[in-house]
Amino acid sequence: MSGLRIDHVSWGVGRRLIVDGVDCTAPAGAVTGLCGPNGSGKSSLLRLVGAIRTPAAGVVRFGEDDLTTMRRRDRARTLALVEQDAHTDLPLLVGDAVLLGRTPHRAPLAGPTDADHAVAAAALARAGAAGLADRDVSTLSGGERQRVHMARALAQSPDLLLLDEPTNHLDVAARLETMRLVRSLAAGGITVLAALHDLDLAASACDHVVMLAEGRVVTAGPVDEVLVPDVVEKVYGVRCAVLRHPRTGRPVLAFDLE
Ligand SMILES: Nc1ncnc2c1ncn2[C@@H]1O[C@H](COP(=O)(O)OP(=O)(O)OP(=O)(O)O)[C@@H](O)[C@H]1O
Repeated sequence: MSGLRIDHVSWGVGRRLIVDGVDCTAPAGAVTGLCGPNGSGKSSLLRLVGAIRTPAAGVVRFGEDDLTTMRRRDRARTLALVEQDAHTDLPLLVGDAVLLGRTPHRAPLAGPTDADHAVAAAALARAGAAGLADRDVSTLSGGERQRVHMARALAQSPDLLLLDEPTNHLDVAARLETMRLVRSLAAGGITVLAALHDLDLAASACDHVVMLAEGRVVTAGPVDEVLVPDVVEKVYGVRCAVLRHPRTGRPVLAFDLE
């Protein structure tokens, strides 16, 4: 099991620094939530970790490996990134889209094996999308598409799972189901870093939270230490009380409209 370490990573556009000297970790086998207001740099940071963007400064390490300089194929076996609202207009069956997740595990130009088909089918089932295998991806609803993207990521068999708003389009039951899946993946040894808008969901599902504002880490650590009224007020400018869930004992944020 390896943990993720983001060391002094910066990235910008023109003269604007969008990710500004970010230092944080996502421990192995845990769910780390990446929180912060709109435009605070969550997606940009995930794309830097996923090597879709190259940091202007800093290093992203997974275990001993530098993800930025790792060979593309090795990286695709190591990490999977599920982006926000990723979609395609190309005609593509769900089953084939999920099979694409197996590409880095096959010899170049080799077709999918029976084992690849079995992994893809298991990934679809685990993501709650087994019934969608024969559908065209472009015809799916937002929530269905989100499940398929999760299935494709699972088919990749990653050690590091990067999720950008994985519950965006989901109803409450599906949201909880997704976070339950994410927690069970972490319990199985996968390192998870997930951008989450919903602080209550982060409170109930994350072990650790990194709180970003304006491209910088405001605070990071165990969920109980980060999702506290002072931090929420400082970062979002809203007041809340932190209660305890009567059964789980986990924090529950009660926002103050007054
Ligand atoms: N390629 C780009 N060119 C110019 N500005 C960009 C680019 N990518 C991101 N930004 C800007 O950087 C800031 C951070 O964007 P980012 O998408 O990382 O934030 P976020 O925290 O994920 O936001 P949200 O919660 O709204 O999804 C935003 O102001 C965005 O407009």
